[in-house]
Amino acid sequence: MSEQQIGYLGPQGTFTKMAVDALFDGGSFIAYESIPSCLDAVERGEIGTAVVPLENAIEGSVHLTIDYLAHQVDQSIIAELTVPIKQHLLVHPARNGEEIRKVYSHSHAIAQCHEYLHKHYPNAEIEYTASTAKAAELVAAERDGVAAIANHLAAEGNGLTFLDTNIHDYDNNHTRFAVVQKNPQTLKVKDHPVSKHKTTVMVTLPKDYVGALHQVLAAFAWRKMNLSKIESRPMKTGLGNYFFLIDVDQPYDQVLFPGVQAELQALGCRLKVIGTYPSYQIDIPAPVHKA
Ligand SMILES: O=C(O)C(=O)C[C@]1(C(=O)O)C=C[C@@H](O)C=C1
Repeated sequence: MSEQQIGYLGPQGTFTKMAVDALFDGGSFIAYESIPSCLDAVERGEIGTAVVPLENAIEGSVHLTIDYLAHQVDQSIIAELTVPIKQHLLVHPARNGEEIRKVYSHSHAIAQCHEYLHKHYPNAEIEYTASTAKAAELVAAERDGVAAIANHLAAEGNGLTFLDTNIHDYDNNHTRFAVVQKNPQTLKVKDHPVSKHKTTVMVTLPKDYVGALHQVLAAFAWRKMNLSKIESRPMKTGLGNYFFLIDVDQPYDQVLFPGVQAELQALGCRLKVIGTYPSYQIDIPAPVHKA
């Protein structure tokens, strides 16, 4: 069998790469500059598998991933993993004494540190980057008056030092990552216990009518199917048109899910299964760094 090829949101030193290293047992790893370019590569068959961020405990869903999976590509989530996220403020070791006038990072990382930035760097300009590791690269190149919010791998990889550590606003910071494929392929993953099996479905309502969401939820509720997440996103066809992404806390089966699907179809709704998959919670021990 050919070696597994796994694409991820790069460059080296992103949280996504950290998640990839924690999950996979060998393979070739290919960094992409953005979530869409990573998912496009799977769509074209250039790589078999991609890992992209899905949801953060502080900032919520990564809408770019959800929307791209819903509208742009035809891929399935085949596994998910949750890892701890520790954000640090990184600077160039040879910077001059100039104060920090600009902070670079991914929008989700900035959001996870909003209160910190507001308190300690209220005047700093925020510049969003495609990933936290990209932010670290920019600070390494620019040197003076700039800082990046990123992890310890990006610090090591870019020769940056820690101006402050663990700057995320809430301690319990975790991000869920989705492992996606277009054509089912076996995956060689490390021996982690599966914490549960989940199924993600996308439900589209025909139009806004009274009690529509209640009826959708009732189809799951009376079958005693536990939902762990529901999120509405715009259909992008006009204001007021939404689809719902629903995580069900059980694997797909041939009785309950087809039953829900038939019931929703009778209401004029469409249900598409985005994936049924094992969920892993992986604790990545973080080295202690002094600011
Ligand atoms: O920029 C990174 O390092 C990423 O892997 C992306 C990402 C995200 O999109 O949420 C992943 C985890 C953290 O929540 C912050 C950024």
